[in-house]
Amino acid sequence: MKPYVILNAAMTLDGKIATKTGSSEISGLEDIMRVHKLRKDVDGIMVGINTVLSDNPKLTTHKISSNDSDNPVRVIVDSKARTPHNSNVLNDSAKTIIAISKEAVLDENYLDNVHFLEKYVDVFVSGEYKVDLNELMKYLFKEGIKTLMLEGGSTLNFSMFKEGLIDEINICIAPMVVGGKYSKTLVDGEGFGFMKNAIPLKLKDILHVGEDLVLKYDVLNIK
Ligand SMILES: NC(=O)c1ccc[n+]([C@@H]2O[C@H](COP(=O)([O-])OP(=O)(O)OC[C@H]3O[C@@H](n4cnc5c(N)ncnc54)[C@H](O)[C@@H]3O)[C@@H](O)[C@H]2O)c1
Ligand SMILES: Nc1nc(=O)c(N)c(NC[C@H](O)[C@H](O)[C@H](O)COP(=O)(O)O)[nH]1
Repeated sequence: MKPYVILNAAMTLDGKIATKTGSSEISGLEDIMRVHKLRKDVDGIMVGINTVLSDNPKLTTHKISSNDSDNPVRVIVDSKARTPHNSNVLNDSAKTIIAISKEAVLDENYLDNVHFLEKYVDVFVSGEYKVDLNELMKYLFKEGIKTLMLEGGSTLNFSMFKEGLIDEINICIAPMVVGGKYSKTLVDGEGFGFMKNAIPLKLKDILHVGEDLVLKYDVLNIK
């Protein structure tokens, strides 16, 4: 059993979720409010370590009127236990789970930080060098996370699609074009070689949210 996973992201019309410098203010105010309401509705919220390093997000419902009990459990996919000591995701506004790989506990270069993180958060170990996302989903479900919002970034999004773990997509398209072959897109990673392997989707809703457009899709290849 696994959580129902909703990938939520904001992209420019040309499909970028950040520039090559890591700048990523894309959603309009109304979309940000929608995202924080969604954070309140789900049991968990998950990001990859590069998103933590680049944005230092709080991953709470702080943009809407709410209290700490409304915050979802934060989940960080961080194979080498690189979450910095001063990260906002380590504050006490919500529970945090950091998923690391076996390499992080076997290699003394990473072990100090594992011991540090264990003082503040739950650490879940799986996979040899990379977090095993299937194992992680089973663990999160057992921990009571029945609905999980995936908030990027591009690399984690691809792995989650590849494993067939995403059920639904909510994508905000902002009326802007940024370009750049080194700008992150909604889904990067290795990618598939052939269109016949593309992830099949079904459009289920189109919303005007302020100046942005929000498209909602069901993913048709889930496990
Ligand atoms: N616009 C948006 O909606 C939005 C949302 C989130 C992030 N972003 C942007 O995305 C960028 C970060 O994206 P990214 O692609 O560099 O990194 P990411 O956040 O997807 O993190 C990827 C990292 O997670 C770790 N990882 C561990 N196990 C993994 C596994 N099984 N599969 C995949 N990754 C695994 C690896 O270290 C990997 O490099 C930032 O610039 C951020 O601002 C934008
Ligand atoms: N929906 C959305 N629109 C954006 O324009 C944008 N840049 C993100 N990016 C998601 C990423 O996870 C960010 O790091 C958090 O949105 C920061 O979130 P906080 O408010 O600090 O919790 N998400």
